[in-house]
Amino acid sequence: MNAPQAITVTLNPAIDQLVTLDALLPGQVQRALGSVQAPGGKGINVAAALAGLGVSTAALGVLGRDNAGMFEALFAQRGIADACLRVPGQTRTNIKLVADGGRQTTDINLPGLMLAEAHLDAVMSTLARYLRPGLAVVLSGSLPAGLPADSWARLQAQAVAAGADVLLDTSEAPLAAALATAPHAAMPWAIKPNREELQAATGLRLDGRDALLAAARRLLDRGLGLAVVSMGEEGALFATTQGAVIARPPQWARGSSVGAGDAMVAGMVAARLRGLDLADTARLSTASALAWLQAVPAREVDANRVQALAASVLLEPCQWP
Ligand SMILES: O=P(O)(O)OC[C@H]1O[C@](O)(CO)[C@@H](O)[C@@H]1O
Repeated sequence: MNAPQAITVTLNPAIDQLVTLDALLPGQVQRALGSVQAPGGKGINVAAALAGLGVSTAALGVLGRDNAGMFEALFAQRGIADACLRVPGQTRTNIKLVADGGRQTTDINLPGLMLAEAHLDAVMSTLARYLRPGLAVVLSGSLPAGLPADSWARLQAQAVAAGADVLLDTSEAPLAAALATAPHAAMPWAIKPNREELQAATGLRLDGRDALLAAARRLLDRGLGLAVVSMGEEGALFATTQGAVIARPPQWARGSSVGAGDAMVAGMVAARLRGLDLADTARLSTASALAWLQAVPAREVDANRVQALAASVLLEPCQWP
């Protein structure tokens, strides 16, 4: 493969076990209607969606050697360059309980492999081989046990210093560390938290739309290029220093929602690589998430389908408070 346009980094990948139930009844013995497994973890899903959008992509991360086959099959099938390290043991299996005809998904995400700083160093060395100005670098997901909370912040600093465009999609302390400590020049290009994640990372109460816009504006003033805040069925806020819009799909698809946010991240990256403006970025990203949902359980997006859906995405302009 020639130099990829994007690289995704997944420090805590997962095999997703989707268990379908009629209804979720906590505390009761239940029989599942069915169960399927798929390779996942945030950056892995982003790589799968980017491949569908026609973006050449490498997947970097840390896989347990004992069950790496499912990931290797995905990479081979989708033409994703495999840059993942292999370590002894098994990649975690996350349980997704899909109930009520797909209207409700309960995620039980396990801690993952126990890693050490040496693993982070190895990831940084591999990333260094790919880094170049304009490369899209997606840093995505939780941190496995054993890695410090500033792991994403360190990778972000490394990639930004090389002139890459960093999209950071994480939560809690790792998000706070990457945003709070980054000087203007080391801020990521983009983030995609949900309202609660942004609230936790900034320490601000983000009850209404104005509060959300003000929080996004503060980050943009500190050097962030694009703030996307997902708001579930209300859509997503897309904000740059040029303006802000709320994007909503014309209708939602039924079925498991697992990975739809990752497909939205892939849309943000594809839009960046195509040089799209705010409105078209919001359309493409929302359409990518919707295409992923419509393709469940295939875990893919089809570029033609995304293009068709993008035209039907509803945009509502927002005024800065
Ligand atoms: O890294 P986290 O936050 O535990 O999330 C991992 C989960 O998120 C997903 O990537 C969906 O966004 C799943 O494939 C995976 O199980």
